[in-house]
Amino acid sequence: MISAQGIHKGFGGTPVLKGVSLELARGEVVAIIGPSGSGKSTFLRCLNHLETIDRGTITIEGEVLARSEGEARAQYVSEAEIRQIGRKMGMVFQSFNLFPHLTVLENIIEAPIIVKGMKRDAIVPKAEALLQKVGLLEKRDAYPNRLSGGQKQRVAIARALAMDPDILLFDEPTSALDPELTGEVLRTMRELAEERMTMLVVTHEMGFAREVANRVIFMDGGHIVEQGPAAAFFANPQQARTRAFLQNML
Ligand SMILES: Nc1ncnc2c1ncn2[C@@H]1O[C@H](COP(=O)(O)OP(=O)(O)OP(=O)(O)O)[C@@H](O)[C@H]1O
Repeated sequence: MISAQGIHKGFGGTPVLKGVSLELARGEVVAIIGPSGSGKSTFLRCLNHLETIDRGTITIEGEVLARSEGEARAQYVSEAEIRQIGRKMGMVFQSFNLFPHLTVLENIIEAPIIVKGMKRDAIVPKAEALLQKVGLLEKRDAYPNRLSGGQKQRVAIARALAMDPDILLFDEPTSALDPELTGEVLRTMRELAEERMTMLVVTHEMGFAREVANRVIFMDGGHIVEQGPAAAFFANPQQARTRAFLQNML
């Protein structure tokens, strides 16, 4: 579903991603963990074209987003193709990014109406079903400032799902939440995983990585240091750097 090969990305001459490669298959849940500043969020943002890569190749569902030959700078496809590829992916951010002036329902139906040209009559029942799924139907007409962080994040997940993405990308979805509110968001993500949603999750939640992810990737210093099936990864990390990181986190 996602293929990223040899991704390089720097900011102002400072390299942040130094040749990161990833294959993500349909129905897989992959957690990316690693120390602060290792490039996890940057990598995710490159996949979703919120950042442009310097070098490497990104293919989403068989469609090339950007490609570079040898050492040459990556070339992107046309704006129209980028938009079309972008619709295959939904993104959930650490800071929720809900529109404060729109109700919960309006937040969810906005993109399907504007981007996909869906009729209000068609999307409202779907939005209500998604709110039911994340346990927030009773908040349908509330404004975001009336919601807890966990509720905001669940609305953000419903909003991403309303666009029918093939892949959901999560950028530290529980990092901005009080500890007692992370559980409800992780529960929603676990349910999505059980429904075989393809998910790539940058997270500091080792419990989620261990219990929900099929595969764990450990990034450090702009490289993937180690990856493997979650159970084996946590039971028997191969690299000293991974062991040191996990010792700090667990
Ligand atoms: N837009 C930007 N401009 C300049 N530097 C940036 C930008 N975005 C990220 N960086 C730098 O890139 C490096 C990697 O950042 P990134 O957010 O990808 O790390 P991370 O592994 O997700 O860390 P964290 O777990 O703290 O979120 C950091 O040194 C950061 O300061």
